Amino acid sequence: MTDEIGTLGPAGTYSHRAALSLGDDLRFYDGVPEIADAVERGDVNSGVVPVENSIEGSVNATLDVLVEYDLYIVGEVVVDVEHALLAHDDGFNVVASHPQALAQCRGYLRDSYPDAELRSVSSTAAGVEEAREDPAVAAIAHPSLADDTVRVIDDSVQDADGNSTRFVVLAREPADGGDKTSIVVYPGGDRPGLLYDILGVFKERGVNLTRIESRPSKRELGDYVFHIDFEGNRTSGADSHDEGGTDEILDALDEHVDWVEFLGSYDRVG
Ligand SMILES: O=C(O)C(=O)C[C@]1(C(=O)O)C=C[C@@H](O)C=C1
Repeated sequence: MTDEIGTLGPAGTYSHRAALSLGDDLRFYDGVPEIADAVERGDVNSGVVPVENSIEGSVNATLDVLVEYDLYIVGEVVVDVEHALLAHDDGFNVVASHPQALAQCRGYLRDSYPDAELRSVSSTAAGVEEAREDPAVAAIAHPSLADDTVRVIDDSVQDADGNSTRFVVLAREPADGGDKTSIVVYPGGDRPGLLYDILGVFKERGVNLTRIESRPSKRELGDYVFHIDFEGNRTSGADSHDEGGTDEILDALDEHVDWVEFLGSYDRVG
């Protein structure tokens, strides 16, 4: 069985940096669905994908993969994101990067390069590859990608300090447990008090939610799934759960919604 870890390439992406906290036997892919496919097929043992950024919020491709694939979250990694503007020199008129990175630097780009064309590419490191080949292109990426061809034109170009991205580790089987649990619930329609009922399940048990995020269900406008992260785990139950742990929470939620999907209980790694 392979021990390889799939992540977003080419070398030098923030996903690469996140994956290195798990191991160095890595295989690179062009996007989040491609990584999920590789984990599902067994081409790699696990996959490291971005899920949330402190400036720009959710990585929707990952939220969708969590619903659409039969995979589990077995760990999470948080990486500091410090972007630089890299180019041959200042004679560029295009800035290429991953759309999340462009969005994290939106204010900087508008103020400093209002006329530059913003080009979305598959990753920050893919943007640097374009910049190396074409002096008309600059990239937003980690400064360590500077070399003899592209240099750092400006550093720390993200719009807020403390920029960081949370990544999750995907695998075919769930982990044994961990401090945190992720689930997805699909209410299957709208009614007064629906969200109140869902949140009440956690409040009644004194369980702390760390995140709740809605995504379109893709069935019709205004129909959503909710991604929920909370403290506690499935196997041991959390100390704060008087009523017997996560399984009991899932059962209680089931009474209010169409379906609940367990995505995994896991710890932070690295
Ligand atoms: O393009 C990269 O370097 C990535 O690893 C992707 C990604 C993302 O999708 O959020 C990861 C971290 C940063 O937030 C910017 C981009």
